[in-house]
This record gives sequence, structure tokens and C-alpha cells, in this order.
Amino acid sequence: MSLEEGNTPLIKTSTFGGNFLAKFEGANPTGSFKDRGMSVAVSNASNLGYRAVMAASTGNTAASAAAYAARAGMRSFIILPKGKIALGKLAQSVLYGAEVIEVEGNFDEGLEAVLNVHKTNGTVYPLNSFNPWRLEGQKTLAFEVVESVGVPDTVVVPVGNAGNIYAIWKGFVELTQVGLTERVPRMIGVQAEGASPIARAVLEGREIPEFTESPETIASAIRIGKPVNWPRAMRAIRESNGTAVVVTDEEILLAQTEMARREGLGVEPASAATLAGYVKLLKLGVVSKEELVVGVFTGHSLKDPDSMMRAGTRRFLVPPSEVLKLVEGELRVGR
Ligand SMILES: Cc1ncc(COP(=O)(O)O)c(/C=C/C(=O)C(=O)O)c1O
Repeated sequence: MSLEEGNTPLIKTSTFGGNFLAKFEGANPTGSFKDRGMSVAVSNASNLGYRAVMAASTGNTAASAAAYAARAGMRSFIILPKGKIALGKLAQSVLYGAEVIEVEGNFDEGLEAVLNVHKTNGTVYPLNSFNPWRLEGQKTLAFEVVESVGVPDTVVVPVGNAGNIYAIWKGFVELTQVGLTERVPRMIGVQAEGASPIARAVLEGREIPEFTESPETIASAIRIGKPVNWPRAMRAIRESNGTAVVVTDEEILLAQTEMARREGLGVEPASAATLAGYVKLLKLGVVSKEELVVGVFTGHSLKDPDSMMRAGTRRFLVPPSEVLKLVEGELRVGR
């Protein structure tokens, strides 16, 4: 079950000071990296004869699950934390015809509900990223990066439920195992300050993260306090000699605007965390300007119109006859 996902652009940036390439996952069919894994997982569900799938989500998993379920002629049950989903992602789930179940609570509680249905009912195929087929699809990003530029020194990935950083690392490891490459890049995870159990554990040298009961961040996609894949993510970071970095909501929103206005790339807040993280890693000297760094930009800006409007810009309301005067006036004052 494919929508021609993957093969996303790897775009050179020139305004952030280093050798920084943007892997633009917003170019996937539903606008996020989730499509890579959904194609594989929904294909597997179909092969096994399932007629319905389900997923708890902060939005992008929902949109992608709904699309690939539709592609496969299956029903999809999406469990969302009520009122906490970016409009674009909710709208996609509605358009693709998912059965949208909003729960009073956060993503982590929604995921508990999915696990409960899976254990007791068994006829609805679970698509969250504890499902290994999701990660088998998501690892293909590593293959594409190597095809384009070889093995980078470092890969920066925003971390929520923590499947993606592990999947990408797995892809790089498998390339060494078959002898196509000689090494694996450092994996660096970025988390938002109010939802950073893994990053804090890595930075404080703890093996086990302390879960965040009430995660909070403007980057709603990574507003996750109990990452289901935390052991896998910690392993990927440890075994690649990587690390983690924590960024504030303010740094995320600034990065979102900077990426759009200086490079022309529109990414949603959780995705902009990658740039916020890279800038901070340069400042901290964890990453050098010389090394080749690939930033994974995980979701398109269209997913979250509210965050785009928050960026603000110069807006005018004039009669058509006044446009010339306005433009000439603006040209005189400069931007
Ligand atoms: C744009 C964006 N960037 C980064 C992440 C974090 O990836 P993981 O660390 O693999 O979870 C997500 C995750 C979203 C969901 O978990 C969901 O949609 O339910 C995302 O949508």
C-alpha cells in the first residue's frame, strides 16, 4: 500500500553557519515522515487480513494512518487528545475518513487506550511506533541520505515517542552490516523543554528517563511525556556516540520563522526544533561548522496554520486604487 512516499529532498542551507542539509520530510504524501512507516505497517496489516487499524496520535500519525488505511480500503480509528491537535492534522484525519475518537487527556493516555484495545480485542491492527513495521519504513531515510551525500558526521532528529531517531540509526547500522558503508553518524535528539524526558536523561547521564506527567510545548507533535520507544532511542544515541539537546518553545518558533524566511522551507514547530537544536549545538560547540550535518525536518508547515499565523508579518488593508502608493511607500522604507 504505497502513495510513493519517500525520496524526499535533501536541501542545502546557506544561512545557519555550518554544513547543514535539510532532509525535508514535509514532501511526503501526507506531509510528514510518518508515511514511510505507514506504507509498510498498513501493507502488513492488509497481508494479515485485518479490516481496521488504529493509532493514538499527536496528529501526524493519525493523518498518515487514515490516508494509508483509505488506500488499503480499511477503517481507521484515531485516538487524539481532545483539543490539542494542530488543525491541519485533524482536518486530514477528517478528510481521509478516519473515525476520530477524542479523549479527555494527553497523547500518553491515548496510547494506553490503544494498547488496551489491542490486548482485549485483537481485531484492530495497532499502528503506533511500538509496531516494528513502522520503523522498518522509517529507516529508509538513512538509505536516501547515503545515496545523496554518503554518511554524514551527524544527524539531528526531533524526538517525541522516540521511534524515528532509532529507525534512522538502524538504517545507517544496516548499511554498515551489508558492507555498503564504513561508519554510522552521531545521532543527536532534540526535545522541547517541557517534554524532554529522553534528552534530560542523556544529558544527566541517567539510563532511565524520568517521564513527564504533563508534557507541555507549543510543538504539539512532540508533546509526549512517556516515549514508548525510549529504550531504542537511548540505545541509538549511546551506540552512535551521539547526544541530545533541549530547546525552548521560543527557540522553536524563531527557528520556524528563520527556516521559512531565510531558506524558503516551511516546517511545523516540532520540525523546526531540528534547526533550533542545530543552532544551539553550534553555540555549545557540540557540533562544528565544518562537519556535515543532516537535519531531519519531519513535518510540513501546513500541518499547523495557527503556528504559521503566529509568525506575523506586515499586512495592510487598502482599496485597490491605493496599492501603487502603498508599494512605493514600502519600497522607500525597506523591509
Ligand atoms: C512533525 C513531527 N516531528 C517529530 C515527531 C517525533 O517523532 P517520534 O520521536 O518518532 O515520535 C513527530 C511525532 C508525532 C507523533 O508521535 C504522532 O503523530 O502521533 C512529528 O509528528
